[in-house]
Amino acid sequence: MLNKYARAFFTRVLTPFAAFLLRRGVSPDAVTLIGTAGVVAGALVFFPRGEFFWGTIVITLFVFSDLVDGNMARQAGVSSRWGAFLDSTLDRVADSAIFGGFALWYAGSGDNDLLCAVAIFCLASGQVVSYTKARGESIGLPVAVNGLIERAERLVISLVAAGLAGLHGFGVPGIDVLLPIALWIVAVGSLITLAQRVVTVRREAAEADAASAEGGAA
Ligand SMILES: CCCCCCCC/C=C\CCCCCCCC(=O)OC[C@H](COP(=O)(O)O[C@@H]1[C@H](O)[C@H](OP(=O)(O)O)[C@@H](O)[C@H](O)[C@H]1O)OC(=O)CCCCCCC/C=C\CCCCCCCC
Ligand SMILES: Nc1ccn([C@@H]2O[C@H](COP(=O)(O)O)[C@@H](O)[C@H]2O)c(=O)n1
Ligand SMILES: [Mg+2]
Ligand SMILES: [Mg+2]
Repeated sequence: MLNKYARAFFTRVLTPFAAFLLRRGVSPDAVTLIGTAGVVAGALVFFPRGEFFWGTIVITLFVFSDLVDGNMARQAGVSSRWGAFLDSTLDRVADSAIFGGFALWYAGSGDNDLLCAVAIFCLASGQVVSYTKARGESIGLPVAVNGLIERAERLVISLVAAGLAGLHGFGVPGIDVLLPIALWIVAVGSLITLAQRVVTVRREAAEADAASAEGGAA
């Protein structure tokens, strides 16, 4: 949903910044790499210590690089298969660090085995959701479904909740409950999304195989 409705808005807002970086000689690949490094550092330095406010601030500063890199590549006319591969691969790295950071907190000082397991489930299910699309497309299927929650939703739900939960450390009472709620929402939403994508790939694969069989028989 965000990918459909919010992307156009952010493209308009970020285009001048992307143009500025291009004029300064920065490449899209550099933005992809630095953005991922910033997200990973923000997640793994702050989240395992329960510093959710500052972790979210750092991650938010870098996560929008994922919208800037493609914007730069398109403006410069240098969109490439390598760039697409790098972008998607490093998205998986960034997501692992974010949900891994939550899991490390709950495994350590956060001391909650169930929420640690939920965070690990969010990490794994998000990766599998992305894989279904990548694998389906690699075997020639359209995979014409995005599903209930895509990556942008997974990130917005968990980061907004983490940022607000971090205000607990500044004395706002009760607000830390938002992070567990968000993790449960992302976990259940990812499971539903996974089911939607698997069902679609199964249908598309059956249709494609039937069409090939018909073509072979003729
Ligand atoms: C006092 C309060 C303190 C609280 C501080 C909170 C600060 C703000 C908190 C959070 C902001 C989070 C912003 C997160 C933005 C994420 C943007 C992003 O990375 O989008 C990624 C995506 C890029 O597309 P790609 O083509 O590169 O990605 C592909 C896709 O993801 C596929 O995914 P999947 O298959 O897994 O579903 C992959 O398969 C594929 O490989 C991959 O390449 O961009 C978009 O999707 C475009 C939409 C972006 C929408 C951004 C919306 C941001 C909205 C609000 C942010 C501000 C909220 C502030 C709230 C403050 C609350 C107090
Ligand atoms: N280093 C990069 C990053 C991205 N691309 C191209 O942009 C597409 C992704 O666009 P986003 O708006 O989602 O970032 C990607 O598929 C590539 O075509 C690139 O070339 N180099
Ligand atoms: Mg990108
Ligand atoms: Mg990306």
